[in-house]
Amino acid sequence: MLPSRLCEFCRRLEPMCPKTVMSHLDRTIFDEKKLLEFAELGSYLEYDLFGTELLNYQFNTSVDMPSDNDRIKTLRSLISQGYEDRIVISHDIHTKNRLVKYGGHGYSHILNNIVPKMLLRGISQESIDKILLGNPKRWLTFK
Ligand SMILES: CC[C@H](C)[C@H](NC(C)=O)C(=O)O
Repeated sequence: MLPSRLCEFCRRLEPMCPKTVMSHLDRTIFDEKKLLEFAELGSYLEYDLFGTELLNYQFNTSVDMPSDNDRIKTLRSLISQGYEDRIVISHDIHTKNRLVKYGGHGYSHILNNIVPKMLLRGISQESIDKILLGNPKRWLTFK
């Protein structure tokens, strides 16, 4: 189901939609206009494949998996469009080769590598704190 159709469905469950998160946007919506149209629906925007840099995405060969640098550029664009309060990020470590024990970047990749690069590319510490702390806290707080 297209992300926009899914989110429209969630909108009909009104109390849910502000808590809706669309995961794997990294490998789902590439067109900036379509991404902004989706962001307008109000879902959290999850870029959860940091550290996944693939030549061939095994589940859909028509997808060219973005790099971490591509992800950072997309986040910077979403922030410039006013969506910093809706972004959440993570690693989605789904294979053991990405674990430190097996020579991978491990669960500190975002803190050790991505945050410094975000700052280098002009994303403010305030925005980063929202993305890493404030947004997940708000999203995961159920009253
Ligand atoms: C490279 C696959 C992605 C990590 C992701 N898989 C899971 C299990 O989350 C996907 O794109 O489906």
